[in-house]
Amino acid sequence: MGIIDLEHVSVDFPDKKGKIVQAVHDVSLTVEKGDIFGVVGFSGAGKSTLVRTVNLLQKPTAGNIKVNGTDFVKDGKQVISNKDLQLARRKIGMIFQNFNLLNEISVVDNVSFALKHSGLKEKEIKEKSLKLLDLVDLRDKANFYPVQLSGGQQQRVAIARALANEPDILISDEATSALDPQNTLQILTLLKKLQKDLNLTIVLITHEMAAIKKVCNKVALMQSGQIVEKGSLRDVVLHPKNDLTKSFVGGSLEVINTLKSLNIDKLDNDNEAIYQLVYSMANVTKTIVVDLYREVGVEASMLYGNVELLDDEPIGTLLVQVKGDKTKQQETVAYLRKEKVAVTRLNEKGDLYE
Ligand SMILES: Nc1ncnc2c1ncn2[C@@H]1O[C@H](COP(=O)(O)OP(=O)(O)OP(=O)(O)O)[C@@H](O)[C@H]1O
Repeated sequence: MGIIDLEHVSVDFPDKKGKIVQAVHDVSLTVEKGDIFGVVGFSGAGKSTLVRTVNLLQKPTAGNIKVNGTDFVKDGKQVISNKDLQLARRKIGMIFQNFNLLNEISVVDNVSFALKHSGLKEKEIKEKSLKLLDLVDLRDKANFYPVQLSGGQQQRVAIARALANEPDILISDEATSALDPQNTLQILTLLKKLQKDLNLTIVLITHEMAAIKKVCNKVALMQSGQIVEKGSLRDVVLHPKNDLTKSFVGGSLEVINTLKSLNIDKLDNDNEAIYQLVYSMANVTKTIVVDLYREVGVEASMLYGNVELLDDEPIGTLLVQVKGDKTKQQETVAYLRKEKVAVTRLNEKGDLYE
């Protein structure tokens, strides 16, 4: 049993013409205590709708929802009382893309706001709020107003507020999408640290695989209301099964951008091919290009290379252009797969080769 168990959850919305939109369709998902669980997918995939069912901000049409051992929904019906739900929700913090801070009150008062119903005295609330600001390294900005802070700092205030009631679960809905790369990295690093220090479970929704790779240990990929692939980050990156996942992993965006900027002429597909290779540095020899020449007899030119840490494991991504006829291409792919390299053939624009 996980800290969050979703079984066969669906959410239907009527559209303007009275037709049904299946925003979430038959999703089953278990999040274990201590996970930083990433939910990734393009806009409209159903990520927000799915995650909002965890605290019943969104009521499901069907399925079972259990959080922290308490049944919230069974067979599509709410089975927790509204009063108990209100208490349970305090143990599920949320942060959003647009921070949702109150601009007319100070930073510390924004945090205190979340403690209104905590039963603490005013002085205790103030003390606790300042401690929470310490946690996100913003105590010196306690008396500032939100507009006086950068986007990253405002998100840190929102995190302090989300943690005020000592939640077990923190849901982050595109919390870094409005931030620049430096602030994004700072927020992701902070989330990872808070997970460890406070033994939190985090569910992180994003359309950016790069964010997932930075902090998550597990990931689910959503498309059209369904989960098309899920597993440990390592497995999903090194052994992607679904076509959409294949294009999401690896250096993905950087790989595609590299190919676009190289402006490669249309490939002669019978005699050359481009491959994205993703592999664990621990398992794979660092001389792949030389090995391909020696073992398969093909020339591979390197178009892009990168190494990144996934859950503390170094993972390499290479983009190579290989010359050789159909048979040689098959031998190339077979050789690389034997060597535990995840191979994805791309076209000259960086899309999956059909
Ligand atoms: N309240 C609603 N009423 C009708 N349709 C909705 C409602 N909320 C969401 N939808 C539809 O459900 C689908 C999934 O939306 P959702 O916001 O969950 O996707 P998402 O993956 O989170 O995308 P984004 O990152 O753009 O928010 C979309 O087609 C959306 O238009």
